[in-house]
Amino acid sequence: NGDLEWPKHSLHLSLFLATAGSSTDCFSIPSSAHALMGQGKKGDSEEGYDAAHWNSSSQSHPPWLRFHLGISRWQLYDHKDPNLRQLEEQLAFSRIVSAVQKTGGTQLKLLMSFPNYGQALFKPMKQERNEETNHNLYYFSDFERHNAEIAAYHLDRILGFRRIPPVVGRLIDMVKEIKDITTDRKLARTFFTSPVGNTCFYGQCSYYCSTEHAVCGRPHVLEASLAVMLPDLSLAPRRSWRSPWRRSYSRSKLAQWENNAKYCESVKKSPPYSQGTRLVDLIDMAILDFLMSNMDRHHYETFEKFGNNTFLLHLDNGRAFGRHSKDEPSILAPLVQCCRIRRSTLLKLQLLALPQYRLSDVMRASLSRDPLTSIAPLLSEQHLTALDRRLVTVLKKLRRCQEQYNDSVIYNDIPGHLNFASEELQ
Ligand SMILES: Nc1ncnc2c1ncn2[C@@H]1O[C@H](COP(=O)(O)OP(=O)(O)OP(=O)(O)O)[C@@H](O)[C@H]1O
Ligand SMILES: [Mn+2]
Repeated sequence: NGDLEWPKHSLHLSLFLATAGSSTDCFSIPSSAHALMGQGKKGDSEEGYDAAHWNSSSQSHPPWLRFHLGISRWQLYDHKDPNLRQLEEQLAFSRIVSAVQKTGGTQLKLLMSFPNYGQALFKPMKQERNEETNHNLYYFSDFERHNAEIAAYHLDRILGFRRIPPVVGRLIDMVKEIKDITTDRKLARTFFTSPVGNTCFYGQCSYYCSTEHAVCGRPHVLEASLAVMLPDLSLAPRRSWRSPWRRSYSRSKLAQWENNAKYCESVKKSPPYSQGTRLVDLIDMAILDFLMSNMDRHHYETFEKFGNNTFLLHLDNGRAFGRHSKDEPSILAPLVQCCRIRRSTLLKLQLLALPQYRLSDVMRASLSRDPLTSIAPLLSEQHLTALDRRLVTVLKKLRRCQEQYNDSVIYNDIPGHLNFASEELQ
């Protein structure tokens, strides 16, 4: 892949990766590789890791490093990035040399490392694919689903956002790939054998980390999702933003936006939503979340270096795809209340509503390249059908917006774009 040159553009992350590694333009690999390993690495031995022999030529860079260097102000990876497939393969098949619990967040997660110093965030399977979240369970006590993390990555890419770090599914040998190699004593101590002889563990976390909620293998093989880790926070600090349309996370309270139809007026006037693409980006996120029925978008993150003028990271999608039989219209509140959408998003949605590019078909095809598909489809047909149904709802809401506000609905992010008849929401 000779086309993967060192990004020279100042908007690229490579610039601060470079300055973090050395004082010259090309950063010296070994020192920065160590810096990139971050906190999860402390206390581990070097055993099992490859000798780092990368030099400043991008040819020798491992896929995870190419991914880090390719992150730009507007997206995590390029539309035609040839590295994506290699990155997915590394996540799916590379040997796991370390597995420790990842702190932060409320549910059990592991940080896994590969011989080439790449790292991934592991989330275990907790629910069967065709199981629906219990209707009496509040969104904030729902489980996280490994297949939701995987499907969310595919959906985000199909929608053209590229704001979710690549995720793949993988069968993990809980004994050989976690218990036997972990240096995390607290994690190791939670392993046990279930009454039917399956290997289980529950880890330490603030939610669902108990014998009753243990994660069990069959007998020691476990399905999981592995998401590529973003550059370490010490090299690429991120800012976490509270969503203006955040839910109350309470059984009794409503959030402001739930009973104030004019809520968007005030959001529109307040920075950073009053400028640039922040508001339409938030609406993109609401559309993504409505399609996959994710009610758990309390925060989003951005890379600090890019300031306010940048894309929004859609991390933590484990609570999506919980119910296929029900849609949750309130997730679309940002779109319905603001009546605004990026032209590029609208065009994509319209394309995916056509029979020949039907969203469910594109998703099914895309998900079929994930290794776990050989066990069972990552999304049941019912979930795929729900995607098409919800897409129709989004387009209907947009039509209503256009009836009310005409031209002010579309935010033109495609300069020079002509108004073709096909684009109108008739
Ligand atoms: N791919 C990634 N690379 C680096 N950091 C990540 C990645 N995905 C998530 N994180 C970070 O890890 C933290 C926890 O992840 P996540 O939100 O998925 O877990 P959680 O247990 O659901 O958290 P919470 O309970 O706060 O919602 C997040 O704050 C996020 O910043
Ligand atoms: Mn979460």
